[in-house]
Amino acid sequence: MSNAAPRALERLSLIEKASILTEALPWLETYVGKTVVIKYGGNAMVDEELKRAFASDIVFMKRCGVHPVVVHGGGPQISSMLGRLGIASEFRGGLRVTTPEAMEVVRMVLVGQVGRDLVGLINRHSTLAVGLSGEDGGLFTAVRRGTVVDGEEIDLGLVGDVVSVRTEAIRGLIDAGSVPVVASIAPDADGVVHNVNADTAAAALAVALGAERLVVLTDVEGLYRDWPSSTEVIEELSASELRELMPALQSGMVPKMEACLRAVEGGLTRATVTDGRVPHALLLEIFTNAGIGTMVTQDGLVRLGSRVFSAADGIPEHEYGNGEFVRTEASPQPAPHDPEPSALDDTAGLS
Ligand SMILES: Nc1ncnc2c1ncn2[C@@H]1O[C@H](COP(=O)(O)OP(=O)(O)O)[C@@H](O)[C@H]1O
Ligand SMILES: CC(=O)N[C@@H](CCC(=O)OP(=O)(O)O)C(=O)O
Repeated sequence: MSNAAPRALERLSLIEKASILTEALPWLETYVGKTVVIKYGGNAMVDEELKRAFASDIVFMKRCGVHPVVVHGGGPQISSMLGRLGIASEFRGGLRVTTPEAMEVVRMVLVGQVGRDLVGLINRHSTLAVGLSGEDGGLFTAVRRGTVVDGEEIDLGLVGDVVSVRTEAIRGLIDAGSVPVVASIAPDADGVVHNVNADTAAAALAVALGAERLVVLTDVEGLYRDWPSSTEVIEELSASELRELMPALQSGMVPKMEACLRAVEGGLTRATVTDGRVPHALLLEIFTNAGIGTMVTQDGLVRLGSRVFSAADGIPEHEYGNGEFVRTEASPQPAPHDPEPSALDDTAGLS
């Protein structure tokens, strides 16, 4: 029997592999040396296999010269511990009403359990990850916040919003070659620790760092239109379109989309909500053309057309749409966004 057919198949698969690698090149050029803030959601982190894939993606990015900064959630893990301790908890507008008793549990679970696990997983590949919370190195300062549900102002207890970020606490780690893994709790000006939603914390950090991207990994495909009656994913929307949609959003999507809006209003060109249940969703999002999830873009930007890239020997020439954005002449300028570390103050006020 001839060996020609298997050899042809093998060759095809090699060409496919090479094509995947070459597809990554324009993206590598875009992101090398840049900071990417990744929010890793509690509901996407309950599967051990997925967590391992996520950890290896972070190491991959770092080894490619990108600077990932992880902000992790832990909502389901906090709820489970509160349940075990017999402490009641409820969510209003996607945020946990947090009593002083619950706050002790939030701090213990996020810092002592979820953050530790993630640091351990990343460090299986290397010794790159360093865990910290908003209390460390003066990273975050919070103010107490409430929320409005059905027109009613709700007191959420010890829930905070980040109003200032001491970016040096993160820059020092990046400069030392580490991956910061951040737990979303933060002291207020009097040192009282508050529970900050992790999406909110990730957006505040991305803006303060002048990050290139904010990627939010969660347990759904993206933002569904008319949820829960339909599962049609909104693939792309501008800041203005999202602002209009905000009052209709519910539960966990409220802080998530608020965070994306805050990121693009704060100077990032785009923020993405991506399905963290897809293995290696982060690599797909950063290094390939596979647009999965929902992308929120800054107002006034249009896609730069596709980009022609010549691949190596024997592989056909491909066209790559690298998804960069350019500003149109007529479009308004966004909020200033200075990616140069030297140009950033120690403390970036966000209020
Ligand atoms: N329009 C919507 N599209 C998608 N999910 C929605 C929508 N509205 C509410 N949700 C809910 O929000 C959840 C995601 O938020 P959350 O559970 O807080 O995620 P995470 O733990 O990743 O932060 C989804 O699992 C879904 O139940
Ligand atoms: C104020 C508030 O709601 N804080 C969140 C913090 C953790 C979090 O955001 O976790 P996920 O990303 O997994 O949802 C909470 O207590 O659940």
